[in-house]
Amino acid sequence: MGLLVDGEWRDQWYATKKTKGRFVRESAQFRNWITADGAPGPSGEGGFNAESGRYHLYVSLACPWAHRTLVFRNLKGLESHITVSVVHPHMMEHGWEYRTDDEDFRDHINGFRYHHQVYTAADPQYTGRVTVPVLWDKQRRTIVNNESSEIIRMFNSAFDEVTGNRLDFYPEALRTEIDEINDLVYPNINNGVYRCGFATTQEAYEEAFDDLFSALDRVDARLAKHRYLVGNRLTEADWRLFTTLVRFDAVYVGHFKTNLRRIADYPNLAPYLRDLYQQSGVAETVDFWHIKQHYYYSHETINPTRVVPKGPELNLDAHHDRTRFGD
Ligand SMILES: N[C@@H](CCC(=O)N[C@@H](CS)C(=O)NCC(=O)O)C(=O)O
Repeated sequence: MGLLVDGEWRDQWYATKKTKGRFVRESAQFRNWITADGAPGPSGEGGFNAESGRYHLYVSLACPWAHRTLVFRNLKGLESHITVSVVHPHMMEHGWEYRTDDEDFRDHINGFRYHHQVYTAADPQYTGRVTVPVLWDKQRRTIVNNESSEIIRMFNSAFDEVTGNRLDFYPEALRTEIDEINDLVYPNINNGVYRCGFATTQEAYEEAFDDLFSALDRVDARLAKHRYLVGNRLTEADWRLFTTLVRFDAVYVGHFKTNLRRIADYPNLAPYLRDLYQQSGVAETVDFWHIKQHYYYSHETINPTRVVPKGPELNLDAHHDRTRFGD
């Protein structure tokens, strides 16, 4: 685990001294947008037209942020238009790695050994964290964007002419409500589990823990009234919550000490998670081997023995009763 400073790799763990033991996530730095006609998006520069075969996703199957982009790639029928390379789940002293001799973990575009080389290829003087997901432009040989919340918005609509898939998970009329839910879910749940796990003081951990479980209680109560977070329509808000929920009982409860309750214990969140998991194209994006290997093996400060637990048993294919709200 480390970061780049002026294009040079430095191996170091997250610094939490200045923030009293609190984990603070750094903002992503590449913020260009792919648009249907190449016009600039809400940030960054233009010229990134939606074209089949032009873009590549670098992901980890363990990472909840990268996972969102894979879910949207499938839901929006982009599998044959956007290629993917997957890092090895063990994130060690060089950060995320590719394996040149293993097809499953190869960088199919640049043949790099380390993910940080993708960043220095885009900006030789890059300073900052080296994260997944990364959306890469094969034509301009640069990073378009490394912020998952923006990549899913691009996937949601920019390629509609290319694919003919017009499913809309961020419809105009529901945006205010979706944004409000994201504002609860992101800091307290998505990032909340990391705030628990990476806290280095008791106080920081307990603060994150209380925020996390009060947000989960609120979301569970909301899901007693309708099938999804925004009424009975699947939206971006559901998919953003999904990638944290699906990792929760397998990893966060133990590894990140988020153990007040499991998702399986919640009356509404448990069947809701199964409902999302069973949507077409979604189960294929979930890989518990990658998920467990990554967290338990890579975070040496949390799990120095690197022993990876065998359980738990998860029955995500089991029946859910969420269709009672209507299809
Ligand atoms: N803002 C980013 C965050 C991505 C992120 O933090 N990814 C983690 C993996 S789950 C990562 O690559 N961490 C490496 C590091 O922080 O050094 C996004 O949502 O796309």
